[in-house]
Amino acid sequence: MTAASLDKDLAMSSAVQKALVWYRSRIQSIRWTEYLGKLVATDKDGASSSTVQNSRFSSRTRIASILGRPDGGAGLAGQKVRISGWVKTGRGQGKGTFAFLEVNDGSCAANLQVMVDASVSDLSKLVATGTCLTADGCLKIPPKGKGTKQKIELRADKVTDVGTVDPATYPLPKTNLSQEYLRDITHFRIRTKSCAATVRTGSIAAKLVDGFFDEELFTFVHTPIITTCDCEGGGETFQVTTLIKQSEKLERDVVMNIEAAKLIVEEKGEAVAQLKAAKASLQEIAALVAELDEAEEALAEVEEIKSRLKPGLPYKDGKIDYSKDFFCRPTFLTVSGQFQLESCSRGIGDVYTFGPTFRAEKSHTSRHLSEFRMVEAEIAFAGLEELMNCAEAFVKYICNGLLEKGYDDLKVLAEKFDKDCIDRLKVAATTPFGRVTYTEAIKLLEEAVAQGKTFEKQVEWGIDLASEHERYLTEVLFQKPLIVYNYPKEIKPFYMRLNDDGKTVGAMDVLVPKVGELIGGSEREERFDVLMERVEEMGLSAEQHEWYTELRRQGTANHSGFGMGFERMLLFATGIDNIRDVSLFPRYPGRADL
Ligand SMILES: NC(=O)C[C@H](N)C(=O)O
Repeated sequence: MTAASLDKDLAMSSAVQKALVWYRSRIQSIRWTEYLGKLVATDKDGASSSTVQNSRFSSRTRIASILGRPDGGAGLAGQKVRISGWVKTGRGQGKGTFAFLEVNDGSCAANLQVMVDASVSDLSKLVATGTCLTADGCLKIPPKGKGTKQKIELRADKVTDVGTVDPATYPLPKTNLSQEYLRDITHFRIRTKSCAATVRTGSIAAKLVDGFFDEELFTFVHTPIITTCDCEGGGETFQVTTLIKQSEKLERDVVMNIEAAKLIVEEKGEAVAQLKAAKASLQEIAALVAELDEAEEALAEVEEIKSRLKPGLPYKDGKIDYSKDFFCRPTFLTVSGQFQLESCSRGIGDVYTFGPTFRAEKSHTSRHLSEFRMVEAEIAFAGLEELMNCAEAFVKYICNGLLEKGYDDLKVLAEKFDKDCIDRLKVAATTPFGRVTYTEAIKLLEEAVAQGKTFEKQVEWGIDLASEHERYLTEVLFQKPLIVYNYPKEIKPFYMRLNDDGKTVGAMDVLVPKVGELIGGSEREERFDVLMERVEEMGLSAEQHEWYTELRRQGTANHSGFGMGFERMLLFATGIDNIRDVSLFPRYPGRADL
């Protein structure tokens, strides 16, 4: 059995076929001007307008609306504009009589060339890389010369709002900087061309997520960030508690009280001594001594409280007393919004969420973050087949959308990180994904081993596929995205629907080249008795899962859902090697900058 023959044998479902035809026709009909959306004005004939488009909420013109036009901005020659941005490179010319500045404002990857005459501004303050400025002037077609690439440039007649840099300490000199170096300056790295392209790509992808579910009529739900359940059951949760702060505060208060009481005792003691030295009346002295006694008693009292105070967390019956905690119970940062979505799905049908997710896994790999964004969908009245169709259509939609709307940035990223990333996106956008059962996948891997391929983790039925297995399947055997389904129940969570074989569950993972697992999902167990058996089998607390299992007793329904790590999608799209570089402010063990 080969991957290719398997693939051919797997008849594509009509839903995916339909989605493919639709997406292909869509991609053909999209024009460049649509890619730029509202940035570029188009006249009735579809030609670019010769009027510059100002940003609606500031007086500047975005550079993308000049350079992003089909004519590269040439049709705007003669127009007056104001641009604002940061100098990428600046060079004085004509013995210091004028300067060329390559200015970028982040609206697109390309820079606008700005020519500034020495009579307009002090050029020495403008040419350093990183300088911020606003330039007013007229757009001109540059004289044709050797190596002139620009279709348009700005001749500045006014330069204002100059934010100078100190070139000696500016952390982003022009040289090619390593990703590791940039990770240490997260507050500046957005100013690099590749980081800006990554963030714009992420922005487009995020809008596409909403676009897909909007078109498919899913309802968006905000699932909570603070939760009481560990959906994935791995215990890799960050705890949310105010107990530590409370106990620290209590200790601080007692210490402050002791200090205050000591001060009063000292003052009273000094006052008594002064009265005695001044030979005051016995009556006066006795009154003050009484006050001193009182102060000493108060001090003894707070000291006694301190001795009784047990520093640290409150305990009851040998366990931490969570009734004293903020929510009166243990709470965590969410690892998944799935359970909440499942409850929603049983009332309003198809739902999705897209938000921050946290895993306190001590993972130092290039594919894990402690805080990431997850897209999760729950499809009502749908089984595994429909779930796979939805996940495939979703990935295709994002890949197509990125190729349509973010091509320029993808080109920047392909050049810098991985020249194959655009081709991989095209394959994912247009080719039906492979589909194999877990059992078939294991057979394929065993065949590979028999032919001499070595893996660190031994291949046998029942193992959790490691990243090396997943990548071999999708990168080498299928050379395109692949869905593996029907996994052994032992390696999957309790909520996945038990198949009739009693051994596997209706789970599926979407694997993509370069990344491995992109999406994980399953058909949910809707049968109360079977679910309870699984809860017991896995040694879980029935009480803790009561609300979840209760949903199966009252109007149960079959439904399926998946979750996609958003940053993993960006890894796939951008070709970047490390997930810490697709998240602008990454959190991982030992690091939470800014
Ligand atoms: N919503 C999902 O199916 C995602 C799943 N709970 C996960 O965290 O992988």
